[in-house]
Amino acid sequence: MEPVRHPDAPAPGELLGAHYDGCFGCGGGQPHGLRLAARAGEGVSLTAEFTVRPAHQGAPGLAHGGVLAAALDEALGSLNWLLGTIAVTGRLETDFISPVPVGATLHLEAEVTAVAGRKIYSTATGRIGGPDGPVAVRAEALFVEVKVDHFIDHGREEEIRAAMNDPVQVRRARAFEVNP
Ligand SMILES: CCCCCCCC/C=C\CCCCCCCC(=O)SCCNC(=O)CCNC(=O)[C@H](O)C(C)(C)COP(=O)(O)OP(=O)(O)OC[C@H]1O[C@@H](n2cnc3c(N)ncnc32)[C@H](O)[C@@H]1OP(=O)(O)O
Repeated sequence: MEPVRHPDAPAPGELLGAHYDGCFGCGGGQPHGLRLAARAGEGVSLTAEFTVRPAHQGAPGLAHGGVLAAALDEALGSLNWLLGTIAVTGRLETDFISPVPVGATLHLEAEVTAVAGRKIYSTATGRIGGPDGPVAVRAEALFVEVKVDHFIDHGREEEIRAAMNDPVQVRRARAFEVNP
């Protein structure tokens, strides 16, 4: 089925913000996190930027592949904001096309291509040298829709308790759970 943009989704151009302050991909509370900043696009798509820092190296002066996969995963995960669902990565297939140096900004684009029941199919690319630069990494993913209980049941108690006691976090979680 064609993906449907949620009627309450942030408007195109709007910054999406972090879904959790402690998130390695988007949270402000992780000193070496990716701090990915995503912006809503048209339809069920978004753009995001991630600048590679020295803490993200694999080989000298180059981004670690797992970090780049995390950036793709986070961009794809942020599509949740546009669908109005909570979904987690079930499958993530990555292509590493060219090395990404420290200091480079990865310009990411992610889009949902199809939805089938709880399964959300999506794709992402990461370009360097500018938003129209060459594609350095790309990914195809399958996300699976879950309820908030997924995190409550599986997360470590300490962090779950803190999240449940944080009104901002509870509001964010609810914002995802407003399926039509
Ligand atoms: C107040 C409380 C505070 C909480 C607030 C939290 C708010 C948070 C908000 C937003 C969070 C967003 C976070 C984004 C972060 C970035 C994204 C990540 O990195 S996520 C982390 C990495 N991923 C995992 O940890 C998943 C681990 N895996 C699982 O938990 C399960 O395997 C899960 C949920 C993915 C599926 O398990 P099942 O038991 O629910 O469902 P089954 O029946 O197995 O799968 C459903 C369908 O999907 C297919 N499927 C599942 N995995 C597949 C795979 N690997 N390949 C192909 N198909 C797969 C199955 O074949 C099935 O398909 P058929 O319906 O039968 O057609």
